Amino acid sequence: MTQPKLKTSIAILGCGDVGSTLAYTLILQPICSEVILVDPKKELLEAQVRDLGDATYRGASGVRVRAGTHKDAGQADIVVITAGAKQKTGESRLSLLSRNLNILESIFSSMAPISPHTILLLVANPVDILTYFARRLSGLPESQVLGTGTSLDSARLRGILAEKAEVAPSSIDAYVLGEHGDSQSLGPVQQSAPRPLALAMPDQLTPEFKASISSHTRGAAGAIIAAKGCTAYGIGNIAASICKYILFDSRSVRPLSFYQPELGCCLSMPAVVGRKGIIKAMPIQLDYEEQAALETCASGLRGVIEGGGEGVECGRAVTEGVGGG
Ligand SMILES: NC(=O)C1=CN([C@@H]2O[C@H](COP(=O)(O)OP(=O)(O)OC[C@H]3O[C@@H](n4cnc5c(N)ncnc54)[C@H](O)[C@@H]3O)[C@@H](O)[C@H]2O)C=CC1
Ligand SMILES: CC(=O)C(=O)O
Repeated sequence: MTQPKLKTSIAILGCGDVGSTLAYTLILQPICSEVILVDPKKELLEAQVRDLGDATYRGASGVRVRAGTHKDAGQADIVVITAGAKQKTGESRLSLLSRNLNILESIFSSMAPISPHTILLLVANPVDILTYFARRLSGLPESQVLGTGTSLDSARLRGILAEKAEVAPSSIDAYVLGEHGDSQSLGPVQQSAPRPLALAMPDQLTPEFKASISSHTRGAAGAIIAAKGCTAYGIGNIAASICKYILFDSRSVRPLSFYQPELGCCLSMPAVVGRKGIIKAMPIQLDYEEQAALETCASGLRGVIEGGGEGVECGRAVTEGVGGG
C-alpha cells in the first residue's frame, strides 16, 4: 500500500445524513488532509462545517473541513456524490431517479471543468443508474467513475453469514453482485472448491437459508429507513473505505458499480480499486444461474437507462467463502 500524497482533498456533494456521516468518518480515520462540503442549503452547510470542525480540534486528526462550491469540488482528488433525494418508507430507490438525475445534471454543469485526475464516487440512489449517467456527464475516463454499488449489501450479507457461521465478519468473504436495488433476489451461492462456508455450515446452506439471507439483505435498508428515516453509518463507513483504497492505491478487491461494456450498464462486480479508480475488473466464475441472474439484472438496468421507468426485475449473484479479509 503506498502512502497518499501530502495534500489530499475529498469533496462531498450533499451534507445531509450520508454526506455528514462520511465526513465524520474521514476525519476520525483520518484519510485525507481536506474535506470540502458542498450543499445548496447554506445554513445546513455552515452548521455541518462548524460541527464537524469541532471534531478536528482535539488530537492529531489534521483534517481541515471547509465549505466549498461545486467548482472547488471539481478539483478535488475524489468527489463523492451523496446529493439527492432519499427514499421515504415504502419507496423504491428507482423512484428517486428523475429527481436525482436532475440534481446530477446540475452538479456537472456547476463543477465543470472537472480535473482530469478526479475520481468520482457515486452514492446517491439509484446508484447504478446514476453511475452510468455520471460517466457520460463528466467526460472522465470510465475507470475514474465508480459507484458504491453492492458494497453495502455485501457488508450486510457478511454480517448475517458471520452470525450464522459463528465466526467474525472479517473472516467471511462474500459479495452480492449486480444492482443495488429493491426488486432483486440472491442468486445461488457459488460452489467453488474448497467450499469453506459449506463446510462451516453443512446443514444450513439450503435453498430456504439462501432465500432467508436474500430477504435479509434486500429488506435491510427498508427496515432501518422505516424506523429512523435514513441509513447512514454503514454507507458512511463503506464510502470512507473506498476513498482510502483510492488515495492509498491499495489495490483492494471490492464489489463496486462500474461500467460493464459487455452488459451496456453499470452494476457491481468485483474490481481492483486503486489511485486511478477501477484498475481492472477481477474475473469471477459464475455458474449458469448466476450468469442468467446477472443478465436479467443488466437488461432491467438498460431498460431504465433507455427510459423504461421503474420496477426492474433484477437478479443478484452472490459468491462466498470463509477466511477473506
Ligand atoms: N448507495 C447506497 O448504498 C446508499 C445511498 N443512499 C442515498 O444517498 C442519498 C443521500 O441520502 P441522505 O444523505 O440521507 O439524504 P439527505 O436528504 O439527508 O441529504 C441530501 C443532501 O443533498 C443536498 N443536495 C441537493 N442538491 C444538491 C446539489 N446540487 N449539490 C450538493 N448537494 C445537494 C440536499 O440539500 C441535502 O442536504 C440518497 O439518494 C440515498 O438514497 C443512502 C444510503 C445508502
Ligand atoms: C438507502 C440504501 O440504499 C441502503 O441503505 O441500502
